[in-house]
Amino acid sequence: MTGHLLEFRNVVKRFGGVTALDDFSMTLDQSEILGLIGPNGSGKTTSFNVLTGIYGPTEGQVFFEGQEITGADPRAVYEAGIVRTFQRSRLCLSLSIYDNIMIGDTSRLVRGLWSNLISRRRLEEQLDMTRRQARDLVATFSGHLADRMDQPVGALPMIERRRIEICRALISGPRLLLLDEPSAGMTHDETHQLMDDILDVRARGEGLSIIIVEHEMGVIERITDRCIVLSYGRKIAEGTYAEVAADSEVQNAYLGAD
Ligand SMILES: Nc1ncnc2c1ncn2[C@@H]1O[C@H](COP(=O)(O)OP(=O)(O)OP(=O)(O)O)[C@@H](O)[C@H]1O
Repeated sequence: MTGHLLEFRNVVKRFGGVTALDDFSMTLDQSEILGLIGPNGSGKTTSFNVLTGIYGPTEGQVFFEGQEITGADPRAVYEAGIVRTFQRSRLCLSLSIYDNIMIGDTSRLVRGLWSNLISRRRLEEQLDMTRRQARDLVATFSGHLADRMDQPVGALPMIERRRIEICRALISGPRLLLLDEPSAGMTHDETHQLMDDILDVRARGEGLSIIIVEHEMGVIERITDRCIVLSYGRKIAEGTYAEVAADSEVQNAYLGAD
């Protein structure tokens, strides 16, 4: 048993001869924003992939809300309340804002063909409700976007696309949001707006916890409560951003290299 929202216990992940995560242990509590930082190839994305069931760990255990989820498949992890965004945008550019967000809420909508045919009215009611929820969610980020729910996302600037990706992750009402390099490809001003958005998401999220992987240290410094630094799959430091930034091993492995 674990009293934390999330716990990695001695997790190892090997890909052939490469040890991407090396005896990695960490915890996360409700409402925390945790920064996961480290050089390229240090295991940050692998930790997300192990957590979300893309890969089973080679050794070790993962617990979420006191239940062991080691090796659970991605759908079970999503249904447990863990959602993510990706380093590269996974939006369908030709689809509308609304359709892209709906893809994030399949748990309520995907039922059997027969069930949908027989209770068509119920399906339509669910679609209406989800449409309202999607619009309300988008409106909390941008009223202007909420008025364009039927427009394709391909024409939107990067900051708006990132907002839609975050809305797609949030539409299912998760407990834990994993953000993988959300500032990638954005301008300085857009990055600042995004940080405000993420802090707003936590403020509104009724206990929502966030883990953010990010190379932009201004983002990490501003929005995280705590940071973990990885190097070659090993945790080399943990603490507030100020604490880890002052750590000589972190400076040698990562920050000093910039
Ligand atoms: N599917 C895979 N097959 C083989 N090796 C992999 C696989 N996924 C990750 N790795 C290796 O595991 C190590 C950790 O990679 P990972 O992507 O987790 O690092 P990262 O810290 O997220 O890097 P970046 O900051 O560049 O995104 C790297 O050496 C990488 O090449």
